[in-house]
Amino acid sequence: MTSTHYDVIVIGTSQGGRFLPIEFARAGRKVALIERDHMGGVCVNVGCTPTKTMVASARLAYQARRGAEYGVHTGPISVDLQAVRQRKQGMVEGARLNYESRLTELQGLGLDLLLGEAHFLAPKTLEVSLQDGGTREITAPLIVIDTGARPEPLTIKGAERVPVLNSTTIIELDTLPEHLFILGGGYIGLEFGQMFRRFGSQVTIIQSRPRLLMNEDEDVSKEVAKILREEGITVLTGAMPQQVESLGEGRMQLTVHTPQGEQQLIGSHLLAATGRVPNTEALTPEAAGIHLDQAGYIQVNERLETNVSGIYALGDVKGGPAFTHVSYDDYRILRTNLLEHGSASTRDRLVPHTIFIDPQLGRVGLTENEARKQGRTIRVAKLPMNAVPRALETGEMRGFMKAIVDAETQHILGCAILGVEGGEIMTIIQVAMMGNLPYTALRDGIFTHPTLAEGLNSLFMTLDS
Ligand SMILES: Cc1cc2nc3c(=O)[nH]c(=O)nc-3n(C[C@H](O)[C@H](O)[C@H](O)COP(=O)(O)OP(=O)(O)OC[C@H]3O[C@@H](n4cnc5c(N)ncnc54)[C@H](O)[C@@H]3O)c2cc1C
Ligand SMILES: NC(=O)c1ccc[n+]([C@@H]2O[C@H](COP(=O)([O-])OP(=O)(O)OC[C@H]3O[C@@H](n4cnc5c(N)ncnc54)[C@H](O)[C@@H]3O)[C@@H](O)[C@H]2O)c1
Repeated sequence: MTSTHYDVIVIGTSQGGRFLPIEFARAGRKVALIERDHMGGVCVNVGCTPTKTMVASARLAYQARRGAEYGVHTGPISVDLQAVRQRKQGMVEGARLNYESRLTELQGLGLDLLLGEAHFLAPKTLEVSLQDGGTREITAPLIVIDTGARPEPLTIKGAERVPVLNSTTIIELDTLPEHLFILGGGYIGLEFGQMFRRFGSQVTIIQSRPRLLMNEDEDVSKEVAKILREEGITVLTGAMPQQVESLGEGRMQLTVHTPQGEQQLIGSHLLAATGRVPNTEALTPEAAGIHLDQAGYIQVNERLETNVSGIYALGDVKGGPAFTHVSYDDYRILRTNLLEHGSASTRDRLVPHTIFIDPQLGRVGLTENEARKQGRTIRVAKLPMNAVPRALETGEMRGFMKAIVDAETQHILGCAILGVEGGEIMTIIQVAMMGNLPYTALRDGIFTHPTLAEGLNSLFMTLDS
């Protein structure tokens, strides 16, 4: 087979795959971009965009049910899941089309879009199995891998004999589950758990580890569990699902080992939310001699270089924190180094995250546990949200703000904001951390009354006593 030669090949059309090819093409390079599924990758099609759109519907259902608390009376609240799904689909298609039209403009200007699956044949050679049949062989001295990850398949006994949902398929449901089992108490389990509870399902979250969100501090996990339980979700922790069995007529029985003994639960739907696995099997990186870790993630250094010269990886496929903003920052690093002759790296970057439960959990920097493990001398500021006037006035008092401060330098080391708009408040603290401000700058800053930000005065004033 004859090969077509390019200057650059990018595999996957997510954050890196979305912007890098465009910039290379604009810089006059001949670029091939390969995608085997929907344009835009996970975030736009089956991740952030659809889930946050659906979380908004769920929040509205929750708020509507609380109307009487505010003196506003509505009729009975019901959720039309088909309409929720249509709204979600509109959002996804809008985002996807926007990107596709930008790419179309560049085709013919040095960018070839190949719809199909890429497999390495040799270090600088790929074969693409095209969606409309046939294969193409292509080569380039520079190859960027942005192939992401996918839901980890469920392996418990009986899983192959019942319908198992994952984060991609659950967003296509047209009818509401009567009783949804969720295996996994991480990001996906919690966001979907609260969402479906608010839509009207009975929900049971089964988390194998001793608490939800194991990477967060104990007080944060505990408060999150309390909030979910208040909404009527059953949260089982330290609970290992053993086997699932169909009972017919859309019902299934799940056997779970819990600290209190074995439990048999009856439900209608099962969502596996136990983590994700990298998309490296079909890619056959071993044919290029690219090193993977034991879990199959591509190993890179802080400049996102693999062990094979000229081959880079970014986003989820390289392991580490799996967020869109990380993938986007990876793209910035590659753009700087490959197009602007800079020397950007992942070293010391501050990576925040927000879990879009309600109230949100916004987190950045060190947790209290991490700071203590590092042997730092710290002070911990903590304030319940019901001490923030804005939260009281809007009737959204659940959760707390917590910040970890270096006792010697007064610099903020990290924070967890579990409260209304927790992601936005966390970002204010993140900016203070980026500017190396001491905590006193937020304690004494003039913030508009009554905003949530004003709560930061009170949060850091707790360190005065
Ligand atoms: C339900 C859900 C909700 C999420 N919510 C958030 C959120 O709120 N905030 C946040 O920051 N992150 C969120 N994430 C995580 C975020 O979506 C990912 O971190 C992000 O999409 C990773 O981007 P990426 O660059 O690794 O590539 P991906 O988005 O994973 O895209 C990889 C692309 O490569 C293609 N591909 C794979 N293999 C091949 C091959 N061999 N040949 C050709 N093409 C290939 C795939 O089809 C895919 O389009 C969420 C994820 C999920 C699942
Ligand atoms: N808001 C966001 O930024 C957001 C939202 C959704 C997903 N994501 C990304 O997607 C990734 C994957 O999310 P996830 O929730 O699938 O993974 P996760 O790693 O966050 O959580 C998985 C959970 O499942 C538990 N678990 C593992 N095996 C189990 C089993 N057999 N039974 C019961 N529990 C089990 C683990 O202890 C863990 O708590 C996240 O790490 C995150 O990076 C981000």
